[in-house]
Amino acid sequence: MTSQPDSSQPDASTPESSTPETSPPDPTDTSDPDASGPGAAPEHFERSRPMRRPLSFVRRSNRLKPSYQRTWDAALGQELLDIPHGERDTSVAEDFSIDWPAEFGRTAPIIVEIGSGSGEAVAQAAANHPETDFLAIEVYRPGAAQLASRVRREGLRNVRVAVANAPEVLDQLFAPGQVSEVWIFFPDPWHKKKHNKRRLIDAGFLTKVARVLPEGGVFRLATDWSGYAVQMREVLSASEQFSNPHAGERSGEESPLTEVRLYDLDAKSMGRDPAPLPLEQARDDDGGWAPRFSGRAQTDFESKALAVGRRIFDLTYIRRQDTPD
Ligand SMILES: C[S@@+](CC[C@H](N)C(=O)[O-])C[C@H]1O[C@@H](n2cnc3c(N)ncnc32)[C@H](O)[C@@H]1O
Repeated sequence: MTSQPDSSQPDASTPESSTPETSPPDPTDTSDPDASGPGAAPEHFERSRPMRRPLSFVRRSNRLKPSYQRTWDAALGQELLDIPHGERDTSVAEDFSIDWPAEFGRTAPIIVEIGSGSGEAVAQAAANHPETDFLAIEVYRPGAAQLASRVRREGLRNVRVAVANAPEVLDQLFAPGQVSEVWIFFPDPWHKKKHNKRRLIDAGFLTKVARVLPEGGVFRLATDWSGYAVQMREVLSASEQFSNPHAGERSGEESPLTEVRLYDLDAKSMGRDPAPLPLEQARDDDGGWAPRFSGRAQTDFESKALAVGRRIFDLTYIRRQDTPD
């Protein structure tokens, strides 16, 4: 990974600045999910996959307030998918599947948003695009309940919510090429070096996304964490399954990464003393950042990040045709 001045302080988009009831777990929590001894570690791993990898989330304070519990009970089996779980309450039972045309009552393009939080982006997109079906995947129950509540209130018939671990949902609930777009906006940054391995976007995860997208399918990402943006760009550029329609764009002085490094905006946004780099070291000559996706609603996370001076990185990649072996 390209080294850069980032990564030891919390991100403005973390729940520290959100209301506790609607906040997802805090990846910047000082307690170390990997340091609780050999007996505890397996709870944080996907055991059923061939390669065990750490989970990208730790669920805390997952209780529902009474109004969300009522929404939950009413929506379960309708907007809120009733997914039988396996070994963890976020896994997907191995023999479970969903017939999506039957679920939505029609055959339409499906967009999947992973880590939808309280669902601001997916709800707005679904309202604007009634011709498309949307699946929001979120492990944080209060966030899922908040989205289910909005979906019911607004009468959106084209949204379903899956409370489950996203890699397992992709693997088990979709056939190859069944999803037209996958969106991941502001995934948990896991900024401490020892926690970087929990980041959702890595080479293994990309193959799961690539499998569910057809040729020409779109993978959209956004983050306010420059170190994670660089990691996303690196793994996606290295993948033979994706191409970047914005390759080379927003480079040099137009790159948000140059700006972040030049003024050490990550540190500034966290109230730390900045350690700016000289232009020749700060300059991001690769670029490849996408323009802001016009269909991406500005969530509370993004607003808070912008308010403290962070830069937003959008990335858009296209699923390539599979090359014959
Ligand atoms: C920083 S929040 C961003 C929420 C939302 N996208 C937004 O912009 O407001 C990241 C979300 O991803 C969820 N998440 C993390 N790992 C996940 C996984 N493996 N499967 C489903 N959701 C996950 C977290 O619970 C959290 O709500």
